[in-house]
Amino acid sequence: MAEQATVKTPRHGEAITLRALWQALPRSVVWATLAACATLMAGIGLLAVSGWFITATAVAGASVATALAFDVFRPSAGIRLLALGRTVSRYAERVWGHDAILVALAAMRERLFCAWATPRGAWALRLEPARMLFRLTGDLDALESVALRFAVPALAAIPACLLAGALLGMLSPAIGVATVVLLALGAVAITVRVMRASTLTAARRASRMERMRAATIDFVSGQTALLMSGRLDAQGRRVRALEEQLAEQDRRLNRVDTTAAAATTVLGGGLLAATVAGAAHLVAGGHVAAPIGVMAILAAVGVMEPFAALRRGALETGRALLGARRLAARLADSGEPETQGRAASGEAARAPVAPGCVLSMRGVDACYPRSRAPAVRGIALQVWQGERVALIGASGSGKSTVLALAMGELAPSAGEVSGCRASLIAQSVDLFLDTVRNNLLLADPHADDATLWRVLEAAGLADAIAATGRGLDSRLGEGGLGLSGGQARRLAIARMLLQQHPLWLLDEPTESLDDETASHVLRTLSRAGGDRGWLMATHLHREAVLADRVVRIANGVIVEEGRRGTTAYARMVNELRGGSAHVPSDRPECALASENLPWN
Ligand SMILES: Nc1ncnc2c1ncn2[C@@H]1O[C@H](COP(=O)(O)OP(=O)(O)OP(=O)(O)O)[C@@H](O)[C@H]1O
Repeated sequence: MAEQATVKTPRHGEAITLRALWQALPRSVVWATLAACATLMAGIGLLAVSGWFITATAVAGASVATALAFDVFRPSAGIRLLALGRTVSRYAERVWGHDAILVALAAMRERLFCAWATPRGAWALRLEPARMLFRLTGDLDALESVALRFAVPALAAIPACLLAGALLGMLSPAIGVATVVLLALGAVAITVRVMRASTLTAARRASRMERMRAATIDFVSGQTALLMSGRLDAQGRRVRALEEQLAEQDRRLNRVDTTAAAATTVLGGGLLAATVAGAAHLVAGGHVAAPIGVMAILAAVGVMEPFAALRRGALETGRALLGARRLAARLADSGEPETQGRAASGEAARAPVAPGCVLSMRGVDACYPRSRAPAVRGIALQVWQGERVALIGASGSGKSTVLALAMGELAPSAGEVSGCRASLIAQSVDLFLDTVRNNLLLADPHADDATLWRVLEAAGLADAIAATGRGLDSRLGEGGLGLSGGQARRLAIARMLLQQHPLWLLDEPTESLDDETASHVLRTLSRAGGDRGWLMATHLHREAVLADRVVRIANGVIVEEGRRGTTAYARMVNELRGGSAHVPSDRPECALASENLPWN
């Protein structure tokens, strides 16, 4: 069975992701939680002590004797201490909290990237890039809310409620117990309600957002085609419709938040009103002193502080749990650290090959995800050190699939692929929004500038890069914008030259290049190729004549092959575009110099 690109979300996936997040959290999360507790308790204490102090000072000021006896210093020092402590603990909570979550998310990101650096992940990304990238970034970032905006405030709210209960218990123990019970029930009810109401809406919002991104990318990148076919307005309307649906989900989330805010206000107001009434009754009856009554009232005001944070956290938790569920499939996929490292570095474990053999495929079948029919069947192919093999065949016959198998981008559904590490020049060159230097360093992070210039020189790009005036610091636009097709191809060759891999996989390396550029690219490849083995998918005569052996593939099956010097070889090469030239029987370097070739 072929690997499937869509990874099933496991049942109770949230638990898998949250466990992974918990394991990745460093110890500083405990300090962050303690600091959050200290902040809330200092806040309640500050209000309560201030209320008590102001009232007690007023009561003491009623007569000279009590005014003189009243100690103003200790309570005011306590107030300053609480105010200062609250600021310090809030700062510490932020620093420890963010440190903990950044460390944990970095570890989760590493695991996830390793899980994506597999053939299955790569195909999923290729099929639905907008959706998958959104998951990779959005879902992971949403986990921050679970830890910082939900778990930490929820844990910190417990001692804060107990403290408020204790302070209100000074009015009467029954009031203290009732406060704690009321707050606990209120907090649980509001949080559960918000989470339940927001999860579905958050899921819909995320799905609309993904669709809108994909539609916007189509709208922007396909403008010319849409304009030519008169579909530009229709696509614009589609994007607008998705935007309206997104706004509708935002409105629903706002309604959930507003309702929860109202419930929190009613809870806080009810608690305050009951405390004021209770305190007034007890003070009037002479059961408690006025300062204690005011202190309890202000403690009731302070205890509502964590509820606002908890409500916002609960609202985001709906989205975060959805993300956690979706990430679980990838986390379950990420396997052991050793395998992860190998997958990420492209070093898939492969069976050893015979000495001198750089690639071996035996009885290989391969299926693309979401496709039932195999793209190639029973492929048996060896490439030896220094041998150049051209793979020819009609469009869709399976050439790129064989290269993807050789590269390890696609896993065989039957048979065995083994061989050395390979460098690939694909049909579309992957360049990044970065400097030329960083684009090159992807291939060898330790290469110095002199080496980079040497490979640029070998690829015939050094003059063009030097002419920019910024040399290796010249910046490329997104996808290599700013370079012509030929220059981009040469930059990809320079990158390949930095890798010392013994196998080159070349997918139509000069397709869509003009003759002069193609001639230069092929010369470069030929000169730098040395004793590397080549496997080159091609439709072009100018490329195939470089090969020592030509292999023809039709409908996913190898149907013919011929070595240089045989009639089969000459016939196959001459069938190709730009063909009917004399095919020299010597090595390709000589072929390149031949006057018969079209670009000379
Ligand atoms: N991502 C994909 N998902 C499903 N099927 C695919 C995918 N890529 C290729 N195929 C199918 O696999 C078969 C072989 O395609 P492949 O790209 O290997 O052909 P090719 O010989 O390289 O074609 P070309 O010369 O046009 O590049 C085709 O039938 C194609 O439709």
